[in-house]
Amino acid sequence: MRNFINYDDSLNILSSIDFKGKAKEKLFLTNSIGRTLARDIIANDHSPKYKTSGMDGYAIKAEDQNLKKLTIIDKNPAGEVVESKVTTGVCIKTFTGSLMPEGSDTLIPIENVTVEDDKIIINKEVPFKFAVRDIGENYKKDEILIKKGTKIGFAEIGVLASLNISQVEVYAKPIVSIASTGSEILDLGEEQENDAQIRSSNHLTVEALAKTAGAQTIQMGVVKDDMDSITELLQSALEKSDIIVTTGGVSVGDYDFVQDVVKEKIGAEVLFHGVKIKPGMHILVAKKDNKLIISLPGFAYSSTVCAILYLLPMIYKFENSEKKLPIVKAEITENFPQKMAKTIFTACNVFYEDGKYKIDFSGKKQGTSAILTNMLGSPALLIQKENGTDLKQGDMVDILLLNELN
Ligand SMILES: Nc1nc2c(c(=O)[nH]1)N[C@H]1C(S)=C(S)[C@@H](COP(=O)(O)OP(=O)(O)OC[C@H]3O[C@@H](n4cnc5c(N)ncnc54)[C@H](O)[C@@H]3O)O[C@H]1N2
Ligand code: MOO
Repeated sequence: MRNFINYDDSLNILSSIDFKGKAKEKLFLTNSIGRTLARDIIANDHSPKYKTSGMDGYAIKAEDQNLKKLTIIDKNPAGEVVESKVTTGVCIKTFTGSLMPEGSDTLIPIENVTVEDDKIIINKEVPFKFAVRDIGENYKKDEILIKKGTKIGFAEIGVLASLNISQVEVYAKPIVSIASTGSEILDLGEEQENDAQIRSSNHLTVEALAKTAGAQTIQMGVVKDDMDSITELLQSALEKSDIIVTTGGVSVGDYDFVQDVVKEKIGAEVLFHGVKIKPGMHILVAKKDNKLIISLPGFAYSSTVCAILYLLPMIYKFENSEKKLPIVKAEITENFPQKMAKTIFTACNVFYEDGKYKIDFSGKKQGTSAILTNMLGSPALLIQKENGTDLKQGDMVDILLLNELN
């Protein structure tokens, strides 16, 4: 008899997995968007390195403003280093982004002066250090600017560019191979020969999810339910991938060969087979040579929910990313019973109203775990805990936002 573990225990087992020697790669900065940084980014200098003007005006000594009139001795455009120095009674015309000339401590903006020949008349004084950007205003040398594990977004790209880092070290994406097993299932475009055949959706749904999470995928298609084909499939997938996902063939039927192949033919170490969840109770997770095999049940809704719950966090983990499944609180707008003592994931509609998420079940079909169309629209999964009780209208519940997966 299979030993069904509870959901939290299954997550704990997976959280202890260590994809040893996680691969890293170097990418050109512009190709690194969305990837996870594999090392801390440390400032190699102060920014700005020198005092810099923050406005267009005249570099002066603040104390000279009481002289009311100063002589312009030079012009200091941005991008050039001016030789002249500011001494008592003189000023240098200086622009936004120019270095402050030696001897100056303050920038008086052009709006505050009148120019007469080679002189400025000070109409309105400014305080000491006005419009001068201090050394290290942006950051100081040796400051950790971006932590390892950060997802690279627009701000990270800008900061990396300002440091002249053209190649960034990121964690490699895992290679995820996907196949659906079943003698009744047909791949896209394959000709139907009898009424008992159905179109496979699982291999493509799981691939889409893996890609959404940033994995590289190898689509292995549809495989017949026989020991040899499944053994060959898994052996070949193990050679070229970090994570292998199969769907179908893990329950108790005569043709449920995936479990036999995983356990007996390829000698993988089973981490768990059977979790007290609905859907997906027959999920099998095994390890072989530091590679993970995730065998999901065949039903379309089951395999999709399980791919979200188990595959996505493993992809995040492989990439050393801080990403998490988007689980938030929502108000349930109708009574909803706890149908069984399992962790249950039910498709619902989510909307945002009165400053909070709310859910209902309008238009959602009831039936087996085959109903994938329940995940269309603006969907979420209501999460009911194994030891939970019937939910009442107005209760705050946990939901997983399906359109926020990344
Ligand atoms: N006597 C029992 N029967 C079943 C049990 C059980 O405990 N005792 N568990 C049920 C549950 S729950 C599930 S889930 C399924 C899981 O079965 P398998 O993982 O072995 O999956 P299959 O039997 O291969 O397929 C189930 C169902 O899904 C359809 N299917 C299969 N592959 C695909 C695909 N790629 N795309 C779309 N649909 C697919 C298949 O035609 C079947 O209808 O077992 C229950 N039975
Ligand atoms: O546990 Mo099965 O996956 O309900 O449908």
